[in-house]
Amino acid sequence: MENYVELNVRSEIGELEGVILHTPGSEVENMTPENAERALYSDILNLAVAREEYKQLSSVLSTVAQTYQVKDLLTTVLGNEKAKEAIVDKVCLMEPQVGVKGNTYCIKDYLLDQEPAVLASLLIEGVPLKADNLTKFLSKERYAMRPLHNFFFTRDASMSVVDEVLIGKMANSVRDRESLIMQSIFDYIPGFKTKTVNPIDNPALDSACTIEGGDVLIARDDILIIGNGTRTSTQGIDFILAQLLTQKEKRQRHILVQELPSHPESFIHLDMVFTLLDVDKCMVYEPLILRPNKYQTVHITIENGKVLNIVHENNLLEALKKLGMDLKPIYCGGNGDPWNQEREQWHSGANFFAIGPGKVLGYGRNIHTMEAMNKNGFEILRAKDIIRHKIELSDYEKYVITIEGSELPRGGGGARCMTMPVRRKPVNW
Ligand SMILES: NC(=[NH2+])NCCC[C@H](N)C(=O)O
Repeated sequence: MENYVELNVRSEIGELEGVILHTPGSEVENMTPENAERALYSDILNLAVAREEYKQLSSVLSTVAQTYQVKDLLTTVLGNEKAKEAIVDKVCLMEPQVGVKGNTYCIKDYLLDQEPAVLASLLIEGVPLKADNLTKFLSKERYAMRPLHNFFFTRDASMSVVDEVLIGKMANSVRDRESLIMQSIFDYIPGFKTKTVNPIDNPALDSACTIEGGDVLIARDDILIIGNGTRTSTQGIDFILAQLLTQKEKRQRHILVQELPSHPESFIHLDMVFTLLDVDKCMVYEPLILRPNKYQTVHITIENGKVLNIVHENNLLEALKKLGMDLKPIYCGGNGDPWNQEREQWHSGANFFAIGPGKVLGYGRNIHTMEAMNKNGFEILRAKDIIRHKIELSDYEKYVITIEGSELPRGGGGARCMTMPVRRKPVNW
């Protein structure tokens, strides 16, 4: 990494300066329909197509900001012998089979023997099982150390909150190694000027504490909006609350909590039903965010290191308005047919990633959502046309850059899920 990057993310929409990505590799294909669910996918993926689609996202992002690839960063980290040993030791603690001395070989020794770049790939793509005893020979498992199928969703295992990085406490152990890798990147690469906060370092941690980045939105530097559902527990949100309290800031700060349904799996994170698009606009899955329903919205106010009060709110938009953020909602799937809303929410239609105020990326396949965006003043621009220089972004003020997504959404997420911003410019509110 040539330059220093001082971590700074104080909004969802400030002009993007730096973002961490992971281009999907063999890990997204190495599963069967039978174990796709365990891998947290809704279907199996075709890697070649997924990579083409992904390239649209990464190419556009690299024209507007500095992009970093997890594998490159991890390779740099592993070049440090101490870091390499510490990481492999931690993997053994998390996944004990890695440290077991088998009859012919031990994965840990094998890992430690590898060059940094090879080891980085193995840590992401997994280590195949070698049948050196009867149990392994008869086992249906193909991997001794499983691939990280979900790592291209770099949003979830770590999150930039102002100038610190909160490490995800994943709800499913299949994603734990992602958190370990992300923490090592921020801890060992001196170019990243930041501090990591990992819930597991707290000895008194409630075992029910889980936090994933898809649930944590920074509306303004004094307002966090956090989803509470299958991935982020109330205990996880209380951990974030406790962190904010220790900062003892004099000004008021707010956490708005939105409860989420547990089914279907497209509701896993808040960013699948609510994302910020501009200083005055947001994307909503209207049935959950605006219509009266049993999913609660709670507002926690903090001041001077204390919880001032905790109250129910009617919905997120009303709560934000009281805090001076008056956002016009644009509906995922459009304003008409609930089936269109459900279909497009399922394919990550609400999951937008902002590269600046009023400048966002999303899947072009969600045509009713795109129509709604267009009616609200967003020009619809195809990523392909930008990459081929058929159009210039600087000619437009408000836009959605559409990426093709037939394979990527089967992994269960969209543009916001696939991006982990590390630096954004301040917003002119
Ligand atoms: N920020 C997001 N919505 N991420 C989506 C992650 C999807 C991934 N298959 C999982 O279940 O973990």
